[in-house]
Amino acid sequence: MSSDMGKDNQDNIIEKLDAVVSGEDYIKYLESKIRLLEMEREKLLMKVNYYKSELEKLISPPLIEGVIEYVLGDGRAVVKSTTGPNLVVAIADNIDKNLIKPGVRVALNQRGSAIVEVLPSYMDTYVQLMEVIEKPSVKYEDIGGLSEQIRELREVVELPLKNPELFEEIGIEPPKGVLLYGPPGCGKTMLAKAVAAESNATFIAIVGSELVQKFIGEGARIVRELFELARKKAPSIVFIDELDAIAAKRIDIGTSGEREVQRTLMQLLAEIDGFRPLDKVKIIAATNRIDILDPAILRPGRLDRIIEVPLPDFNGRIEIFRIHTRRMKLAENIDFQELARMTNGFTGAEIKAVVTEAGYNAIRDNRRQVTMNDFLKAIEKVRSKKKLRRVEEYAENKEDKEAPLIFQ
Ligand SMILES: Nc1ncnc2c1ncn2[C@@H]1O[C@H](COP(=O)(O)OP(=O)(O)OP(=O)(O)O)[C@@H](O)[C@H]1O
Repeated sequence: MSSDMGKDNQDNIIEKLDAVVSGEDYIKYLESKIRLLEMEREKLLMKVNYYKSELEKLISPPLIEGVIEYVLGDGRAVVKSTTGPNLVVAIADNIDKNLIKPGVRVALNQRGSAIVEVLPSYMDTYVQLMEVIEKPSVKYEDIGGLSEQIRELREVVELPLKNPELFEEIGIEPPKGVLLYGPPGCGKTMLAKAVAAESNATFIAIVGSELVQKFIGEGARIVRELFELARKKAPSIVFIDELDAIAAKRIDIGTSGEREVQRTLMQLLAEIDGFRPLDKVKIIAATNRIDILDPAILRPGRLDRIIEVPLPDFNGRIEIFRIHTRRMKLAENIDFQELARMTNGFTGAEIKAVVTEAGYNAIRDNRRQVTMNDFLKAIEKVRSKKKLRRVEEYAENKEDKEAPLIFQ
């Protein structure tokens, strides 16, 4: 109602203006008015087209998804449709023929007689789920207190990736995969990244819990795509964090969610079984819960090398303090042994948090050097924040015999 009144007013003003202006000015004025109206018309036409296409989308029946098996020479292709049979189909004119290749995902019209759209590959859809690093920047010397674990990983992952001929000559098969286990924040991911970096391998990571929670019903397919990507990017290391989310033993597989997780695990086992020990793809899996893993995943020929990544011991904590303070301006009175004694039961991630917090303490006091007192305050703060019950339970079982427990 009010907008109509506004329009009436506008028309009145225009009429009055029409009466006032005359001659050449009047012609110019009319021309600009025509241009304005033409622009308005264009806008309305665009709106009509938009609503038409939206309407078409709403009333058109769904398309059929398929994957091109092979391309025929006569402008047609054989497509495996998701509804069942292989179909010989035409390719619509508006499709870029360069995109039509075996393995490409396409949409067929409702009759299943022609390719009408090229769809993005699953890889594109799943990229958000995978972390792919061509060359990770972590080095072995960035990892504190895990020299034995590094030695073992170099032997079973790095060496076969770099010198497979050595293994062929001697006639032994390296493991296809390794399982790292231990409490969170103690360097499992760092180890996997460092091995990838030092082996010149692509690092491809996926988190088990995300795999089953974010892409319900697609787990098995993603696992297949993951290994396809790993083969394409070889040499590569597939890192599966929180393996227990997909590979926990199940007493009964009642619900559909559990069946789905089971299917994902089956696919993972099939992928591991599918490549050879000297193929340039290695798996490193990590878990905090080795106790609940399905033994099937640990069978010979699968993840049969098991490496513990425990809480850092006294010397390990000293090393981790030294690594994370490498680029820090420290006061002379810093006693690393004392810091290590005071952080019994801390994870590597918590020691890193202590170092960062100590740095903040110096900044807050407007100092350029970090003092022992900054570290002591930081230890207290991080200790009071220790919320991870899992870690504390683990620490109780793994008593550190080298250093006295000061804070209990
Ligand atoms: N041994 C270590 N040496 C140096 N830094 C460490 C060490 N362990 C942990 N850190 C620090 O803690 C961070 C987290 O460690 P990381 O992600 O490797 O732990 P994780 O064992 O994989 O944990 P999660 O099980 O939670 O994935 C690292 O980025 C690093 O800064």
